[in-house]
Parts: sequence; C-alpha cells; structure tokens
Amino acid sequence: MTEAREVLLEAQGVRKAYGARPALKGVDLAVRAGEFVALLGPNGAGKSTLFQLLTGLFDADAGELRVCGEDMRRTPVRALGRIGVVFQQMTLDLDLSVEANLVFHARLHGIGGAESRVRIADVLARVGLAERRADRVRELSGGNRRKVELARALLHRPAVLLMDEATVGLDPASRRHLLDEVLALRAAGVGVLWATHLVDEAEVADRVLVLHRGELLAAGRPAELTRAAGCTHLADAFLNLTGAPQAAEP
Ligand SMILES: Nc1ncnc2c1ncn2[C@@H]1O[C@H](COP(=O)(O)OP(=O)(O)OP(=O)(O)O)[C@@H](O)[C@H]1O
Repeated sequence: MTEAREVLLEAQGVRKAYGARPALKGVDLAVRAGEFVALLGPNGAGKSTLFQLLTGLFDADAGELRVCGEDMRRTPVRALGRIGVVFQQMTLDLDLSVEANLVFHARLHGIGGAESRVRIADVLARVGLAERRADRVRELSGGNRRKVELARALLHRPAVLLMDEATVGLDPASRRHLLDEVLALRAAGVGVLWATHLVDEAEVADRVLVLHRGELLAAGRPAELTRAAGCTHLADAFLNLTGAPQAAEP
C-alpha cells in the first residue's frame, strides 16, 4: 500500500569519497509519504555522510538526490525547504530559552510574528513541552532537549524528516518516547528517514535499509529481511549481513 504513495525523498546512484576512501558507493533509496524508513548501519557505514549530502552540507561526487521532486543540485533552496533535520550532535543554544531557539529557526525560514507564535505553540504541544517554553535549554533533560530539536525540525512543516542517530545518549525510556513521537508523524503524511545502529529502533520501521561500508546490502520490511536471512530476529539478520556485533544499548 505504501508503494502507491508519493515519493518524497529519493537518492539514485549516490557516491561520495573522502580522498581515495569511498564512503558511499552508489546508494539508491526512496522514502514515501507517511513512511518511516530506518537506515540501519554499524559505525562507519556511511549514514552521516548520506545525511550531510541530503542536508546540502556538501555535494555528492555522483548520483542524484531529490526532495519532493526538487533536485538538490539544481534547486537546493527549494529542496532543503521541504526537509526537517535532527543531527547526531545537539545544535541548540543552551543559554537561550526553548522559545528563543525556535524563534530563531522560524525566522531563518521566513516565519515571523503571530504565525511564528502559533507554530511554536503547536510544535511544543505536539512534543509535550508547552509548559517549558520559557525555560533555558540548559535546564532540560537530554530527552527533552532532543524533543526541542524535533519541535524545531517540524516548525516549517517539512515533508520529510531526517533523524541522524537522534537517540544517542538517551536512556531507554527517553529513546522510546522520541521514537514514538516520530512514528506518530506518519499519520500526518510525513516521510521519515531514521538513521540508527540500534536494531530495536529498526524493528518498528515500515522498511529497513541495511547500509554497510557505503553499500545498501538489503531493503525491506523488518520481517521480510529477517526471513530472507533465514533468521528469527532482525538482530541476527543484521549481524549475518554486516558481520558487526550489535552495539549495546545506552
Ligand atoms: N570528513 C571525513 N574525512 C575522511 N573520512 C571520513 C570523513 N567523514 C567520514 N569519513 C569516513 O567515511 C566512512 C563513513 O563515515 P560516516 O560517518 O558517514 O558513517 P556513519 O555510518 O555515520 O558512522 P557513525 O555511526 O560512526 O557516525 C567512514 O569510513 C569514515 O571514517
């Protein structure tokens, strides 16, 4: 059924090398409206490199990237305007209030005045932080800081949400909360690409893409991937495919 939905994010033949060392060796992927896709790979697989290309931080050596049909090379501003992103490293100003961090981001997207106030109230309510809007980010727990980053990523109403190892450093309950918040966005038609090295996060995805050493080794629903590898658990299938031991949960 998801196959009939609009493709929001598309990569075709994407390659990237750092000097002589290839980081992505020709990656094809698609994320559709309302679909949660896990990009599962061990350390060094190329997940962050792919995210840096998808967020326009640098160009691919070859291949194409499109967001809502907008080519990342030809119309980068329009393509980037449809993306929301939470990077692996936190990028909030700890000494500003939750609200001030969001106002700054709203202005970057040309959203000001009453519209900005309405949207900030909306996104903070969505992540359960309406009561914390005046608090400095420094006073928030790690889990709530991540939720502020999620709220910020949603402020300009992106079609696609990119989450790069967003649960790193969070305790199990906070990880689960953040994951649930993002899974709930599917109902609004948001497409999500969720990069992780944790198999349990990939188990709840609509589709899993296994990335290893710059190559996609497998793609499919978690149960399909598990069956195709002749395993009963996705963790074993991942281990078979990549040879990498599953990282311990934080
Ligand atoms: N700036 C860089 N210069 C040189 N090599 C790099 C650079 N960034 C990444 N690499 C290399 O490219 C490969 C892919 O790295 P990348 O960070 O994209 O993987 P990852 O899946 O995000 O891993 P991790 O989970 O450890 O961040 C690795 O071999 C890495 O050492």
